[in-house]
Amino acid sequence: MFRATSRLHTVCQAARSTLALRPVKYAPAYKAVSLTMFNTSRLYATSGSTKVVPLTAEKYPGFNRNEQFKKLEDSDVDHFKAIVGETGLIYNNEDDLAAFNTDWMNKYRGQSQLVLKPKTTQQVADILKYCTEQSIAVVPQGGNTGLVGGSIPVFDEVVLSLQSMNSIRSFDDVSGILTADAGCILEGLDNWLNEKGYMMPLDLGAKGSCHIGGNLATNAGGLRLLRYGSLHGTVLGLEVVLPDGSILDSMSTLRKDNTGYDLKQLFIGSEGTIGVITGVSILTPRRPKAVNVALLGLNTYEDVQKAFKQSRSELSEILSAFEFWDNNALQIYKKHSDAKPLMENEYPFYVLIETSGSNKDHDDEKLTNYLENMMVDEVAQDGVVAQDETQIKNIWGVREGFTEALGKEAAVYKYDVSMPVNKINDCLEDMRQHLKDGGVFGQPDSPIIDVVGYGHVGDGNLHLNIAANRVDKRVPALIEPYLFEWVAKQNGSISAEHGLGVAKNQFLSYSKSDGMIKMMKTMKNLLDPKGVLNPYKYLPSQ
Ligand SMILES: O=C(O)CC[C@@H](O)C(=O)O
Ligand SMILES: [Zn+2]
Repeated sequence: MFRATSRLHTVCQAARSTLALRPVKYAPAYKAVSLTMFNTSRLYATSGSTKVVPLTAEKYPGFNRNEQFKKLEDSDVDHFKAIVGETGLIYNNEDDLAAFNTDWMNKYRGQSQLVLKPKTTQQVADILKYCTEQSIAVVPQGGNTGLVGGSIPVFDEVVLSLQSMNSIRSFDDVSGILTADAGCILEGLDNWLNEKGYMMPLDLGAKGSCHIGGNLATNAGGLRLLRYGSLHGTVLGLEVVLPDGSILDSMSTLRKDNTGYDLKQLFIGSEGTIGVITGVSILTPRRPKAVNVALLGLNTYEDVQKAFKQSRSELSEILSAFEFWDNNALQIYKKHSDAKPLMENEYPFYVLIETSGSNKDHDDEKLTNYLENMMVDEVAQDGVVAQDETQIKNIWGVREGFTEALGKEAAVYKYDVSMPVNKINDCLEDMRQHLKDGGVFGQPDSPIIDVVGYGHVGDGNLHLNIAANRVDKRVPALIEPYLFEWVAKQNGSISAEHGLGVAKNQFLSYSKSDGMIKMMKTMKNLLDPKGVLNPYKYLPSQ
């Protein structure tokens, strides 16, 4: 039962007049929904922009082509043709190569002349064996939805696209264990599992384009890590082709297996630098029968933390996502979207709370009590609950829409950091002040439009984005390494879930000790002595 207060009543009346969404005051009318509706607008495949993207090798300092790598000759192309067939490659065709040479945010551009699209693991093995023998550099590529330039060539590396390896291999509907090719699109897998009452254990805005292999190579986190954990926990086995062409088959379907080193873990998050993932065995959870999504407006970051703490205690096992954004992020989103506002008034912070469970009445009661407590205790100033799938989609649409909205600004500096939850807003505030002090923010003619924050607050993961109305060299110089130093002081990570690619590799020492970096380099040299796999990335060059 809601304890109605006049303030709550007013808030809810106001909300009711502008929204189809149900304000939090009213008695539950939830519907059991299927997660398939989380297929929001899938805009990650292309930005649709026609602007010419500068070459990564020219835009960012410090790149020199490694002259140990062979320049492609016709005989090499003929060799690859014999492996993948005439239709399994794209060669010397700028138009067709463009999508493989550029990222969807138009930030990175490579100069590859050859894309290979193998159909089998053996073809991948034959390609890598030849590349290592001939010292031909290779960039493995999945759905190309990354944000750090990890899947884009820097110079003339051959692109090894996994897009033609896209079959489901097996599914056990008792254990929920799925085995699939690396080139399967995440959303395709999720839809397929939906028919069987299961779901993928990860979800991200890019799911309509990203490949499961790319998710594994980058150890993608996404929107429900809070509930289902990281890929390091849900992956049971991998099939990986090593640079020498050998196939490391650990496609286990066992939940328990303590025989030897857990080698598959090395490849999860290795960004294609020590092997190419071609197959996966993954534990999938049952698809929840009841899903609810609520949005709260809050006055302070303290309140965000209170709402989170309380959600863990009151919603506990049914809590499946706890996301946040600040009003600054909302303003950029509004600028580029004609979606109707979700709340009549604006607040400094918002949190999206999702519950997923098997008993609708039970979940409704828990969520209702929680939301009522948030309002009555004045932790939240306003709140709405989605009443149907469209409204769930609309709320998630805002959360998932920030990346694309920011991409429409003239320039955006993207950071993906993790730290103790209580430091997240300090990080944003400090960065704003630092940029004001540096003279690039806060004045009418400043290049910076705003510093915005959103992300997986429940995981301590902040997406700090700095939008600018023009390119100004002072801006990145003020952000880096300042932000990395700030994060390191909190014992945080300079890359929580997006990876290192070419964007963060030189800053690795802010998150890893010398000893760890040395060990990583040793592993790299052991598995890829010629350094042909995804060069110029991931590890610092000196
Ligand atoms: O745009 C970003 O910085 C984050 C993208 C993605 O990780 C998200 O959580 O929406
Ligand atoms: Zn994220």
